[in-house]
Amino acid sequence: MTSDVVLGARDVTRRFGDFTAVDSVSMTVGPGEVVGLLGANGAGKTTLIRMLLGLLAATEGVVELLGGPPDQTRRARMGYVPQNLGLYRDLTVAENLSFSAGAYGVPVPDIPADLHGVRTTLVGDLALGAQRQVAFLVALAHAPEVLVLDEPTSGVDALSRAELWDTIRHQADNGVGVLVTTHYMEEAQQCDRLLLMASGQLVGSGSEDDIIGDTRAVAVRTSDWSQAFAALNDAGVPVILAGRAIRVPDTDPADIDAVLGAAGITADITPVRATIEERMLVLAREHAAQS
Ligand SMILES: Nc1ncnc2c1ncn2[C@@H]1O[C@H](COP(=O)(O)OP(=O)(O)OP(=O)(O)O)[C@@H](O)[C@H]1O
Repeated sequence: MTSDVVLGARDVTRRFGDFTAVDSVSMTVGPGEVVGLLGANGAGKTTLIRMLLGLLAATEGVVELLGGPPDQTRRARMGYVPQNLGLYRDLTVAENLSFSAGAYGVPVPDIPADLHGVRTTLVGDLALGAQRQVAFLVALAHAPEVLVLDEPTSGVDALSRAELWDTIRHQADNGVGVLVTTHYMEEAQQCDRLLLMASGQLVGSGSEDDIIGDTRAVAVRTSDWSQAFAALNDAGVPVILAGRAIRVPDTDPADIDAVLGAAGITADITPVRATIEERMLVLAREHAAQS
């Protein structure tokens, strides 16, 4: 891997017994780049991240952090916000910050104005959004060159999410390479590049358009939306209800027309481009059919 890579995997596999959680994945993150790692629950994202950070050994393949194996010295140059945040819940906000700064031998970061009021509150007593803010402060205190964020905004309100994304973008603008997993598709759109995992494999990469490829969906518009949903569901069609909008990924519009016609439902049936979520559903379905 070249010096343009701050984080990378080459043909990396991880097995747990007979189960392959990550299957021959190759990927890179460059300096100043925000790479989004997407995939359904259990796709292998966290397992890949743990190998990239040297927290879990790869069964096969090579991982590289900042130009070499992810040893302790290199790990000290990166920031990591794990899914469970990795904070000491029985220490206060101020204690968490000074403990972590002490461990890295850097000055304790300033507490932002909106956290001042809780600086002596135990982290375990904070709202999740504030806990995530503290986890970001801890991860950034030693000016890391690589930032790895595992669902950093999960359970956080829209405003706090936007603020955390401001922080991510600011870091990337300063040359930090960022790998971020997310379940929010509007966040995926803020990444410079996306990687899509399904069943341990890397099944797509590039822009949102590259990921979706030529996957299509059918949009169904009808005033009888609840009956239409029930009829399609009863017919075993993998239908999605988003608000009152009905969509069916990767299907033949004629089949939908036939099901709704037989149920006596009048509907406007339009072929449309699939979304990333729909592409992920299609992949999950294909995998379930294979196994
Ligand atoms: N230590 C382990 N022992 C056995 N199986 C494991 C272990 N860690 C992970 N797995 C399995 O590997 C698969 C991938 O898990 P992983 O946590 O990497 O997925 P993920 O994409 O991060 O999912 P999520 O979005 O839910 O966090 C899952 O089926 C999980 O049960």
